Amino acid sequence: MDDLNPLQTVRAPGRPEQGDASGRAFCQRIVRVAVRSLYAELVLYPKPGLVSKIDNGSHTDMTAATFVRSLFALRRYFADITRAGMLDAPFHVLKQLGIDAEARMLRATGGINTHRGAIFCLGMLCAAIGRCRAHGDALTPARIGELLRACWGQALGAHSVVNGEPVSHGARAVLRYAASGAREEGALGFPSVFDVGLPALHRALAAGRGMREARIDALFALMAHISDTNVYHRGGVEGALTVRRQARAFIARGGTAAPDWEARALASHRSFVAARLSPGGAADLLGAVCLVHAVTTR
Ligand SMILES: CC(C)(COP(=O)(O)OP(=O)(O)OC[C@H]1O[C@@H](n2cnc3c(N)ncnc32)[C@H](O)[C@@H]1O)[C@@H](O)C(=O)NCCC(=O)NCCS
Ligand SMILES: Nc1ncnc2c1ncn2[C@@H]1O[C@H](COP(=O)(O)OP(=O)(O)OP(=O)(O)O)[C@@H](O)[C@H]1O
Repeated sequence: MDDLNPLQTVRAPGRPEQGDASGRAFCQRIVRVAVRSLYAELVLYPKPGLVSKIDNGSHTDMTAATFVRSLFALRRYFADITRAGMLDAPFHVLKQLGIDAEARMLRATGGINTHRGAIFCLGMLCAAIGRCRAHGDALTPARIGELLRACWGQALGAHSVVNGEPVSHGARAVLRYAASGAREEGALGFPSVFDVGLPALHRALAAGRGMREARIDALFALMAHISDTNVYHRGGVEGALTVRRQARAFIARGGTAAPDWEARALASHRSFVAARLSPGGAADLLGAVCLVHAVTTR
């Protein structure tokens, strides 16, 4: 038994345990919220270039059904990583849970990458939410962010350096275009979630718009702001400029406050599909925004 692995103190061999009844109920609640958040991202429409229930956007190898299969396979992961956070597990434990979850996702989808970024980003957030609960702190975005940085910030910084791992599309985009991507976002404590996506969602809700509109505004705010390695991988520097320009133009017209917002979002969707662009990193971060919003508003 590895003494450094706190999960083993609550896990009978081959049978994951979630500790006492209230801890178990908490983990199950976070699983529901995480899965619903990713589902909310999936069904949102129109999202430029991205897969939804209406169409597959710029993707030929996956449909909404592929994402739903993947989501079912990730339920145990979200419970395990929340529990690991409650136990203040070191980063290498979280990392192994992430690696196992990626393998389950790939088995569920027949080798298609549906949720790689979400496994990383929502997984780390679930761990921080678990930590927050273990401290007995009120669940607020600020506290979740603080605990994430305090507990795993240093390890996330080290994780931002690709080291002896198989070279992914993201790592290639980082090297070739000096894009920042998911690893740097993680190293900084996911500032795009807390400082960009969530405020955009809150602004739209405070202005009296609905959740659908608020999610669209959050997605465009993220597209305008982040350095998305999916976009660089598919469209290079030109593609990244197109995504940022179109997102900024949408926001400059008032986002979903503009009466013609839906036609504009749809026009972006069509032009992204024509150019095979897909802002998958922004989609992952939107799922994370939905998660943080849901756990901090009930
Ligand atoms: C860091 C991760 C995302 C790998 O990133 P990398 O850039 O090397 O790979 P890849 O291109 O395959 O995936 C990148 C993913 O991030 C998303 N993404 C792209 N740009 C961004 C961005 N700026 N911000 C957030 N997410 C982004 C993409 O949608 C994609 O899903 C992660 O999957 C990982 O480290 N996996 C190994 C297991 C692990 O260590 N997990 C950590 C604890 S959970
Ligand atoms: N609704 C969505 N539609 C498309 N991608 C999404 C969606 N939600 C999240 N994503 C993210 O986008 C990534 C998929 O990107 P993509 O298929 O372009 O990457 P890839 O598998 O690395 O490369 P490629 O398919 O170009 O060989 C997923 O890892 C996922 O994290």
